[in-house]
Amino acid sequence: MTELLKVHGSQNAFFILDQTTLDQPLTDPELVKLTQQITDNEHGLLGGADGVLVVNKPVRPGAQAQMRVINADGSEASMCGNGLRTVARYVAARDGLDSFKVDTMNASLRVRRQPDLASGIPAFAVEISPVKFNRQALPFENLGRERIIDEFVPELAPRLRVTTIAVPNPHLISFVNDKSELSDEFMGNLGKWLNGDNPYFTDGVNINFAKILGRNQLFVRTFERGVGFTNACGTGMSATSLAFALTHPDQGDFDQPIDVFNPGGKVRTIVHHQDHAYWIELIGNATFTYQIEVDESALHQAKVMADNADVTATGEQEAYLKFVDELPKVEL
Ligand SMILES: N[C@@H](CCC[C@H](N)C(=O)O)C(=O)O
Repeated sequence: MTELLKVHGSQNAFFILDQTTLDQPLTDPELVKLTQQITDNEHGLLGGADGVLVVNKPVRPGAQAQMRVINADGSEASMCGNGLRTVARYVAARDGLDSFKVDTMNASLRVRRQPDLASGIPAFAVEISPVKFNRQALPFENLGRERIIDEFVPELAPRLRVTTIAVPNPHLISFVNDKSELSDEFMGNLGKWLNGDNPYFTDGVNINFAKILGRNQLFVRTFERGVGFTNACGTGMSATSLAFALTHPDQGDFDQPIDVFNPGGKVRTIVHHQDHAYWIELIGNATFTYQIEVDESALHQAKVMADNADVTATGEQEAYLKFVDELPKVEL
């Protein structure tokens, strides 16, 4: 038998699969099939998820583990901020460490344990980097620009000022005032178009719309590439915090905590500019909701279901929901 975990950061839910515990690691096509099977919201395991976080042996000197991020549709993302917090907690417990580095697609990133957010809510801080603004890093094309910082881009949408940042997964950010711009219809139409056949973001892009709530306070909603609407996107909230500090210096500070509310709860970000480079610290919950025992062959066959898995609830979700319930109510 082998173990999967169902986890979340701000209710952005994933399954963690530690390939180092398997007799035979899954091949990439097997990982894609397993992810599509277990994350499906209707027919998947435990209500599905936004992706699978694959833990492997480290690939760079000085790192403790590698994290790969497979989106629900089977595409691979270069980073996942909410997911990295949960992988950090998993590796911290597995290896008895509080502070270490995790390899991601483009960089080894620092992670460290934080004081619990509240009773029963473990928390981790993770580094979000490298940060790039250039067209090739996103990538985008056919927009006649090399970077987009707080600009009207009529090809994408009327009336919206947008910023694009790769952290290193690609994010499009807009600060909106009107509630209708945060709606399923408005954001969903843009998100589906820019993540389908379109002439601008040919690899897709994560769409983050934010409302400024006050000094160092944001609400962020995200339509994710490879997923759709999500309760929260860690890299999205981090990129949005950087865009906030860059484009609204009267309200968003560097080197100060920014509270970022999201449909799944709240995180804290700190935006840094050091040695001519930007990086963001993302701090929030790392919650384990279920332990799932399953035969390794079911993973290889992409057939992990309630009737062939032994599922145990951890009880942590109750503490998390209480924390959310006690958060200040956000007026949109
Ligand atoms: N939700 C994640 C980001 C996941 C990756 C995204 N879907 C992509 O393809 O870039 C996060 O918490 O950062």
